[in-house]
Amino acid sequence: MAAKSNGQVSKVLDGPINPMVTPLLTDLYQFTMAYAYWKAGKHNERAVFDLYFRKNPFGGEYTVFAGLEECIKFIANFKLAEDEIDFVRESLSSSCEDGFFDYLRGVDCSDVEVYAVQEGSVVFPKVPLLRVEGPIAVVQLLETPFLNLINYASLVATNAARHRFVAGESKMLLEFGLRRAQGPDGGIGASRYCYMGGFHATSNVAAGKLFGIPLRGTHSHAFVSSFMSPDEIIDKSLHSSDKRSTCEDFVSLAQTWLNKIQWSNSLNGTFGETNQSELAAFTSYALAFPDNFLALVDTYDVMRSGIPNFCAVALALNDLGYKAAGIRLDSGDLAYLSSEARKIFCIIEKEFGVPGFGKMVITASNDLNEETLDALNKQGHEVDAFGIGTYVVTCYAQAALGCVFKLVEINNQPRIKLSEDVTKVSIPCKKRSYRLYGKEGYPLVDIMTGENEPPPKVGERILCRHPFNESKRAYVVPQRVEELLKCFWQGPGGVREDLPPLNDIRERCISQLAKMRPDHMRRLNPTPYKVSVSAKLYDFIHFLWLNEAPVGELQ
Ligand SMILES: Nc1ncnc2c1ncn2[C@@H]1O[C@H](COP(=O)(O)OP(=O)(O)OP(=O)(O)O)[C@@H](O)[C@H]1O
Ligand SMILES: O=P(O)(O)OC[C@H]1O[C@H](OP(=O)(O)OP(=O)(O)O)[C@H](O)[C@@H]1O
Ligand SMILES: O=C(O)c1cccnc1
Ligand SMILES: [Mg+2]
Repeated sequence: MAAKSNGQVSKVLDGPINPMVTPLLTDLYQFTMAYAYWKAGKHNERAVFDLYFRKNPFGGEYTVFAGLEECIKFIANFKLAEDEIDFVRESLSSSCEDGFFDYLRGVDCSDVEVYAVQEGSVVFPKVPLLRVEGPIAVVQLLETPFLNLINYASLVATNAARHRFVAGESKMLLEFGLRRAQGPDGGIGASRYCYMGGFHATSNVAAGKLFGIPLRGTHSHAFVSSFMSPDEIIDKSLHSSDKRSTCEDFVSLAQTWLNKIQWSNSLNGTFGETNQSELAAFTSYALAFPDNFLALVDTYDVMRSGIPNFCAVALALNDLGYKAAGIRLDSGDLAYLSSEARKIFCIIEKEFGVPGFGKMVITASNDLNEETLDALNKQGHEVDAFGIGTYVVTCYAQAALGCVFKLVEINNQPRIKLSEDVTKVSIPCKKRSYRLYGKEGYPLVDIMTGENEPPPKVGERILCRHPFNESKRAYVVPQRVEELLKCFWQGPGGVREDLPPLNDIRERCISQLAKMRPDHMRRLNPTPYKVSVSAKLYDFIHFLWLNEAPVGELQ
C-alpha cells in the first residue's frame, strides 16, 4: 500500500497489461552500459532523464500524451527473474564479473522517481512528458521500454484525435483496425489509444474485455453473399417487440414491403427488381437481431438493391414494433451514396408514416483517413458514423513520434547534448514546467524553469524565451498557471497521483483539445504553440552550451 496525496492509501499496482513488457524488453546496450557503470562504481549516481519529442506528428501542432499507465505499472513491478539474469549473463561478455549479476538480482525501482504529465493531456515538443530520476544504471534500463510504451501510444492517440477533429464532434467514430494492425499488440494498443484519443467504440472484442471500451460492429460482405435465395430461410417467424403477437412469415412480410416500395407514389418507380439473395441475407439478419438490425448495402448495387432491400426489411420490422439501426456503405462515392440514401429514408418516413425513419444511422467505411473525411465534409454528406481501420491504427501518415530520453543532470550537475542541428540540442537541468493561460482561457505558452526557480504567478508578468533563438521572447501575464509534471512514482510507499480510469483519461483528452485555440488545431498551416524557458534557464543553457562546445581552430 502507498500513501496518496489526499492522505488515503493507494493500491499496490498490477503489472503492465501486456505480459511482454518485462525488464528484458530493452536494448542490449542498456545492459552493457549498466555493467560499465557498475564496473566504474558509478551505477548508483543519481541521474535525471527527460522523455520528450521534438516535433508534432502528422504535420500538426499538437500531440496527445498516452502510455503513462503502462510505464508506471511496469516500474512498480520491475524485478529481474533468475532466468532473465541468466540470459543477460549469457548475452554479455564472458569477462563480466559475477558481482554485477548479484547487483542485478537486487535491482528494482524503489529508488526511482517519475514525474509526468497526466495521460491524455495535450503536449508539445521539447517539454518533458516524463522526468525520471534515480540510480543511473537503473534509469538507463528504463529508457527503451518507456519509449516503446509511449511512442506508439501517443502517436495513435494523436492520430485518433486528428480524425475526430476532422470528422466533427457529432459523428460517431468506430475503430475497425484489428485486422490491419501491426500484430496483436498493435491491434490491442490501437483500440485502447484510439478510444483515448476520442473514438467512440471498437470492433476489437479483446480490447472491449480488457479495457471496457464499447464494442460495435455491423456485418461483412461474406454474410450477404453467403445467401442464395429467400427459400433458404427455414424459421420465418418473428415475435413482435412487445411479445404479444407473432408474424409467422417475416420473409413474406419483407417481400410485401419491397413491393410497396417499388410501387410507391413518391418514389416514382425509383426501384425495380432487387437482388433476392441480398434480401434473404438482410431478412435473415433481421430475424437474428430484430432489435438491432443493420445492413451492409453495397454488395451488389447500393441504390438499386441494397437500399430498397434494407428499407423493405426495416419497414417489416417496424410493423412488429422494432426500430432498425441503419446501414453501412463500404465502397463507392460515400458523399453521394449517403446523401441519396438519406433522401430515400426521408421519403419513406413521409410516405409510410414511420417517425424517425429519415434519421436512420448511416455508417461509412473503406480506406477512410483525414483527407477523405475532409473531402466528404467539403462535398456534403449524410454519414453519421465512420468505421476507420488501416489509416488510424497503422498511423499510415507518420511511422513514429520520435520521443527521446536524454540525460539532463547527474549528481546535481546539469548535462547537455549538443548537435549541429539546433532542434536536437537537449535542454539541461532538472526542470519544472508550467502551462500559462491567457485572458481568453486558452493555453498561451508552456514554460520550463530550473527546479528551484519560483513558479510563475497568476497576474505577474514573466519573460518567456525561446530556448535557442535569442530574438524570440515574449512577456506573459498568466491568468492561470498549471504545473505540468506531477509525481506518479517515488517508490512503492511514496505519495503519488492516482492512475485514472481509461474513460477519465479520454475525457481529459477531449476537453483539453476542445480548449485549444482554434488556429493551433486547424489542418492547414496551423500556428505553432509556443514552448519556452525562463530567462534564468535560457542563460544557463547558453552558458553550458559554450562551456561544452570545443572551440575550433582555423589553419
Ligand atoms: N466522395 C468522396 N470523396 C473523396 N473520397 C471518397 C469519396 N467517397 C469515397 N472516397 C474514398 O475513395 C476511395 C475509393 O476506393 P476504391 O477506389 O478502392 O473504390 P471502392 O469504392 O472501394 O470500389 P470497389 O467497389 O472496388 O470496392 C476510398 O479511399 C474512399 O474512402
Ligand atoms: O478500410 P479500413 O479503414 O481498413 O477499415 C476496415 C475495413 O475492413 C473491412 O474490409 P475487409 O477486410 O472486409 O476488406 P475490403 O478492403 O475488401 O473491404 C471493412 O469493410 C472496411 O472496409
Ligand atoms: O463491424 C464491422 O462493420 C467491421 C469490423 C471490422 C472491420 N470492418 C468492418
Ligand atoms: Mg474495405
